[in-house]
Amino acid sequence: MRAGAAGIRAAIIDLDGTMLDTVPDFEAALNGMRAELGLAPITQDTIKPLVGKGSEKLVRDALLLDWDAARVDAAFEDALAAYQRHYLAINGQRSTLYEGVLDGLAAMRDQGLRLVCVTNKPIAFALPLLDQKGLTPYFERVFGGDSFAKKKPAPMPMLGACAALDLSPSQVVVIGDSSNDAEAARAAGCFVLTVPYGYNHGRPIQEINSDGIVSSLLEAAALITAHNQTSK
Ligand SMILES: O=C(O)COP(=O)(O)O
Ligand SMILES: [Mg+2]
Repeated sequence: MRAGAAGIRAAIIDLDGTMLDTVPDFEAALNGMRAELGLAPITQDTIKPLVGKGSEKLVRDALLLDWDAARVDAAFEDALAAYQRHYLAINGQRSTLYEGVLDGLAAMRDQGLRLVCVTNKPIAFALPLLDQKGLTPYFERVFGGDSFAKKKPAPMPMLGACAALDLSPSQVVVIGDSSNDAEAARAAGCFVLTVPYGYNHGRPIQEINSDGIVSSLLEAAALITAHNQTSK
């Protein structure tokens, strides 16, 4: 990261694929929905590259595997409602924290960074999930995919989070697993770090334009400390 005079004061952290491996929850909810529609189950390998652009797109893509667009459109409202019902029933039960998440969040907090979670997950799914995994106390604010008029990769959620913090985007680093996070961060003027273990629509993380790839949130915390020391 280039040294900037102001230093980094806050981190905006993504949820799915960055803090939690939620694909097993998506599998249960999507297959619950598909069973109601008479469709066969799909695997985690099929689901993984579909995650990242919010519930509506995920449900649509999970139906387009079998049906044409007109049939998906006709069934969409009921399918989305079924998916939401299944997801809320199992939310978090099969999801696991990635290594270094709790230590990384603690290290960021201990160096005085303010933390915000910005996810494309609906806020009604994100809040109980963060709670269940012990993550809520780290975050000053949480914004979901339905908290703003546009989702990532639009810059709006990042700009909204920076405004809520009363910080300039140049004082904020976004940490995420996908092009959605990186494009939103770049367009907003934030720094961006990526983790290589998430989903990124099945594409290599190296394809993303970022300020660095970190193996864990703990490594991200160390990099931010180093950045802020050189910008003093
Ligand atoms: O639910 C999604 O589509 C992805 O959510 P994320 O923004 O936390 O990766
Ligand atoms: Mg993600």
